[in-house]
Order: sequence, then structure tokens, then C-alpha cells
Amino acid sequence: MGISVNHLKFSYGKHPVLKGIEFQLQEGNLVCVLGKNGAGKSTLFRCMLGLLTGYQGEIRVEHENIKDLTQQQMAQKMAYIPQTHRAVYSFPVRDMILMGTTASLKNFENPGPHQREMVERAMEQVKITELADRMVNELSGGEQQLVLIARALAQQTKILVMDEPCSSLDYGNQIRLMQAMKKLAEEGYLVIQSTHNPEHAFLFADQTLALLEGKVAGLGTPQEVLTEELLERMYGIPLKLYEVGKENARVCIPKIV
Ligand SMILES: Nc1ncnc2c1ncn2[C@@H]1O[C@H](COP(=O)(O)OP(=O)(O)OP(=O)(O)O)[C@@H](O)[C@H]1O
Repeated sequence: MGISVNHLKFSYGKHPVLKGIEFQLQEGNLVCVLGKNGAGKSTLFRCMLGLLTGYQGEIRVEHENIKDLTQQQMAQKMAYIPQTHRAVYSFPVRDMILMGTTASLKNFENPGPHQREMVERAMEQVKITELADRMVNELSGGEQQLVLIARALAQQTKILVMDEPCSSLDYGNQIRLMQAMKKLAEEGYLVIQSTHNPEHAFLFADQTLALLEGKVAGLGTPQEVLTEELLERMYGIPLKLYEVGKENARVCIPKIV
């Protein structure tokens, strides 16, 4: 089950980005993917989601090669939560989330009571039921991000892929979102998200996947993978890690020279 990526190579024209990526991820984990700007995180996600097809190697989701799956079959296995951009279209929140259920419908079938129930459940999971009748374009960035997550949950897949979900959120909403993702992982989802914040990985991730120079530089617990040496190599700045409290929390302080 879960997702496995074998010998994955991808280039944009002559510019190689992924140079032999290998990993396996299982359901029930929150996985943070780290790497500097341009490391290839979004490219990796786009390959995994079947949006980029000209790659070498193999990607399997729940044992099936994604090249053998239709778009609808992909949407039944994996949901993508993009970075929040201010919504252009004005839909009520409930209708926007209902759109996530289309993967479970046959051609030309309209959503019925089952789909509407999935929408209510998804809103409860991320605690936005009180927003149901608001217009999406009138919500804050953090609220919109939660609507996108609810839409992905209504898609009823066990794998959620999120591209920098915290990038436009205030500090409180970042932590609430990470806690919500951690809870989903505990409920059995595989949540894969990119982040530029090592501290989030230390606090919340079950596993961390570090991308460096087109390859996986480490996959394991954040404490195993995110050493001072690797963080310095990834981000190109001298820094120091400090353990905080009894949990596995660590903070990263740059050495200012
Ligand atoms: N459509 C494209 N055409 C050509 N090159 C691209 C394209 N998209 C991305 N790239 C290049 O591929 C490399 C990887 O980009 P990608 O967006 O996957 O990185 P990322 O790790 O997600 O970066 P960031 O943290 O800045 O979002 C970069 O050098 C980027 O310039």
C-alpha cells in the first residue's frame, strides 16, 4: 500500500531535476518533504500525481503503476491540495467541497445523499462546519486552505499531497493546520507535504524526506534525517540545532556572522 517511487528521473528539456529518486511511504504517516528552492519538490509531486508524464522510472500507488491508471482512478487514490491562492470564483464553501466528490461519481451522475454526507463529514474533520454557507472568496487565506483540505478529504482518498500548505498562513493557523494533518495521519491517511520549515518537521512529522541535488539525501524520522550538517548543505547557511522540551522538538538558529 502507500506509494513507492523507483529510479525516478525527470528533466525539463536539458535541465535534469530529479536524478534517481527512490522511496516508499506507507499510510498512517505525516511526511514532510524538505529541500531548498528549486530542489524539485513540486516536480516530484507533479510526477506522483500523474501531471508530468515524461519521466523515467516507476511510480506505484497502492501497488499500481500510475501510468496504468485513468485520471479518475488517480483521483480515487490521491488528492492534491495546492498552495492557497486567493479564490477567484465565488462558490459557497459547501458547493466547493462537493466538487471533491466527483471522482466517486460515474459519468454524468449527479452528487446524491452519500456525496452530501461526505461533504458534511469532511467539514467536521477540519472543523469548518460553521463556514459552510460562506462564499469561498470572502474567506481568509487560512480558512480557504482548510476548505481545500476538506475538498480533498471529500475526495475519499487515503493519500493527500500538499504543496507548502503553510506558506500563506499566520503562525496560529500553521500550527492548527499541522495538528490537523497529524491527526489525519493518525487516522490512517498518508499525508505528504512540502515545507520550508524544519521546525514543523521536528514537531509534527513521522518521517522526513530530504531532497538534495536531485536525489533523496535522507528518509527517516526528522531527528535522524535533519542533522545540522544536512540542513547547512541544503540551505547553504551555517546554523545550530537546539533541543527544546521533552518532546522531539528542535529549533534551528542561524549562525549570524
Ligand atoms: N515548467 C518548467 N519548465 C522548466 N523548468 C522548470 C519548470 N518548473 C520548474 N522548473 C525548474 O525545475 C527546478 C525544480 O523546480 P520545482 O518547482 O520542482 O522546485 P521546488 O523544490 O518545488 O522549489 P520551491 O521550493 O521554490 O517551490 C527549478 O530549477 C525550476 O526552475
